[in-house]
Amino acid sequence: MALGPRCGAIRACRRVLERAFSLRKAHSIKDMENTLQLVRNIIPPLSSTKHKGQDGRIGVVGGCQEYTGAPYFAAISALKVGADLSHVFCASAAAPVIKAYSPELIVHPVLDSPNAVHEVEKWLPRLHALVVGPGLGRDDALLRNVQGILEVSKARDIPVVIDADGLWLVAQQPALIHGYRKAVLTPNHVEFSRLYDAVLRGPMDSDDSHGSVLRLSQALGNVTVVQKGERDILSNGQQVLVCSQEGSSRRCGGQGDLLSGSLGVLVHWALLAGPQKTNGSSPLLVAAFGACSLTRQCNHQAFQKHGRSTTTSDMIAEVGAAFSKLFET
Ligand SMILES: NC(=O)C1=CN([C@@H]2O[C@H](COP(=O)(O)OP(=O)(O)OC[C@H]3O[C@@H](n4cnc5c(N)ncnc54)[C@H](O)[C@@H]3O)[C@@H](O)[C@H]2O)[C@@H](O)CC1
Ligand SMILES: Nc1ncnc2c1ncn2[C@@H]1O[C@H](COP(=O)(O)OP(=O)(O)OP(=O)(O)O)[C@@H](O)[C@H]1O
Ligand SMILES: [Mg+2]
Repeated sequence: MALGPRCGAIRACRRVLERAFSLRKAHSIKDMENTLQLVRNIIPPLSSTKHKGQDGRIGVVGGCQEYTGAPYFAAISALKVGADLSHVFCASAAAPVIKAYSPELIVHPVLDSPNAVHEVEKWLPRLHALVVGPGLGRDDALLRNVQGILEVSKARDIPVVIDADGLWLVAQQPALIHGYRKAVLTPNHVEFSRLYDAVLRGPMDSDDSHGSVLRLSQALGNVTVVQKGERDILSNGQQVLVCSQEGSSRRCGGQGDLLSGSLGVLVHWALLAGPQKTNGSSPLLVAAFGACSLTRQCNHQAFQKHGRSTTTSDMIAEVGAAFSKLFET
């Protein structure tokens, strides 16, 4: 008898919570849809009057003896998203392997040469964006060259996406990208903690991921940070966006490389389009949201076909269809 009113109160309480939850979910779906619309605004139209190269010439800096898959995934993803030309600047041992994966990529075996910085710099006037880090490894000599490449890229105002071992370098030397407004960092969970520790000199608050991403971006002088995970959290130190596009539970290696390669192209498109097309939002944040949504949608589609055997190559095969579904509706 005594349980009756209490059960009623519990049920009422549950209804309030469920309503609050579904309102929050509806709100976040609406936010996601609004941001996807901004991504659609930055995509350049296909046109018969354009020449080769106009829709993007992207460079990937990475690839060493151990890792050849990561730079390949990043560079081929840039092409599949819509760049016209995709270059890889890698260590000499990685070059024949990457060339053999794909005739579409232009591969420069220069990263371990004594003139590496100059060899890359001479291509910079012809590139719209660099993706630095996939499969780079942590060899000191290579990292010193990449430091030089970042410095000359900044001097030329080239947008840079920094991922994987490029983030290792930034954690050692945050000053390298501090305050560079054309940089986007794409750390996974472990890379984010490492960067946070190095820059804010203390562990992050794992109960406040929004605050942690916002603080890291601010501490790095408002560079854009994309924390990848179950939900991707993006910030430029002023705004925080969340991407929870449905993916799958399959976590094969290489998905982050697809993201950073796609982002290289989208960053170029977003900066070309400018803030009027992004409704005042930061073009880099909009580009990052686009790359996160696309990667997760590729994962979702590939998983529906291949289930547990899904690999990053299966996801790359979905880029065209995923792009159309999200951005060409
Ligand atoms: N096929 C390839 O050539 C690939 C090469 N890769 C390269 O491998 C190098 C090292 O990259 P890693 O990502 O392994 O970086 P780290 O060497 O910093 O290792 C991170 C470790 O943390 C673990 N981890 C990842 N997410 C986690 C989470 N949410 N919670 C707890 N642990 C987590 C991973 O299993 C990994 O062992 C980079 O150069 C990267 O580009 C990767 O991109 C994967 C594919
Ligand atoms: N738990 C998760 N649920 C759904 N999607 C996830 C989850 N974790 C990561 N992702 C998505 O997978 C993609 C790659 O993120 P991940 O954390 O695997 O990067 P990474 O470790 O750098 O990958 P890589 O193996 O290429 O180095 C991102 O688009 C991210 O949104
Ligand atoms: Mg990675």
